[in-house]
Amino acid sequence: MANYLKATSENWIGRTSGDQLYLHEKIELLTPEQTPAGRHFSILGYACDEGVRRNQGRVGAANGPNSIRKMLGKMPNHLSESQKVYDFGDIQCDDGNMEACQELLSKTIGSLLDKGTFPIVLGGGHDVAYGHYNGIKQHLLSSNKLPSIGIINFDAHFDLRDDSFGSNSGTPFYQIANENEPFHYLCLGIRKDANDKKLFETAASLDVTYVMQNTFRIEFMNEIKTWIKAFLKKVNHVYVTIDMDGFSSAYAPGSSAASPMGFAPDIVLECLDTIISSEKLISVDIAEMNPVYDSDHQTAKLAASLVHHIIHRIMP
Ligand SMILES: N=CN[C@@H](CCC(=O)O)C(=O)O
Ligand SMILES: [Mn+2]
Ligand SMILES: [Mn+2]
Repeated sequence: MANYLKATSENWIGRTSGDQLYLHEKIELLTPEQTPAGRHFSILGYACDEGVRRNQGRVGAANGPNSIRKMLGKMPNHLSESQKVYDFGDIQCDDGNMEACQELLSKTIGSLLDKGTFPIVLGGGHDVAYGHYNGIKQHLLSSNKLPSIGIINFDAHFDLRDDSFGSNSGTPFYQIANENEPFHYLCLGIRKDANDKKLFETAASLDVTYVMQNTFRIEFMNEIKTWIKAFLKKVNHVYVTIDMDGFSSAYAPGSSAASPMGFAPDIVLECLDTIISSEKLISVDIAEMNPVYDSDHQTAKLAASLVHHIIHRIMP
């Protein structure tokens, strides 16, 4: 069974200004039942690394959400008083039942979106994507909106592994592709040395668009923006998922799979700005944040900076 853990103020500490100069002073802790209607930011943790364990990876990402919260809270707040940010606590997997955790995530995301809020999910293994996508889909179906959802994944990996023998952190997009037609999937930062031939064949058969890591660089920004804009045109809504192992280990050592040849943060920020400008972005998550391998909180700070960037871009 998946557990729900309430948000706690222990994760939100830092300098005190008394004037909401810092995000820990801005954040309000709520349970999903208390979600107020409106375009607020909803932080929700997916404290699960069962998918990573099943995928023979390095466990530890279950503590990813709290490590990001702790760095985010110390960052400055530039939002106005009426722009709210809530922490809705964690969905936790403590008995190996990852599927129950994904199901509860879907349900919670569906209800956060029904209220009009903008979810920011902190993971957790990349199996977060299956639950997250289904929550977005549930919301769009229940509000009779056309569920044409594009997925943009910043990642070294396709995560298109066949789930015939069970699901894990490497199977979420294969599962989504099997259940959704058409399947719109754009991967940014794919590494040839981290995806086998079968994964490239699966990507080709599913008509996946991807940019390889060696070209996912700031010097090719114009071309990359063209690809992103073409992808955005095909869909009504976009779900963005950022796998911390897509970044080079030089920037993000604290992930479930080390990635020395990964991409740099500057290109990701540029892409996020292009996506946000389209006004199609519906929800975001950060996956594979693993504090066990972090150094001086670099990865948690990078993840927190991404969240900081997103919230201040959406509501400048
Ligand atoms: N979510 C991660 N999935 C990767 C893990 C790679 C690794 O463990 O090295 C994958 O299955 O390809
Ligand atoms: Mn991934
Ligand atoms: Mn990855």
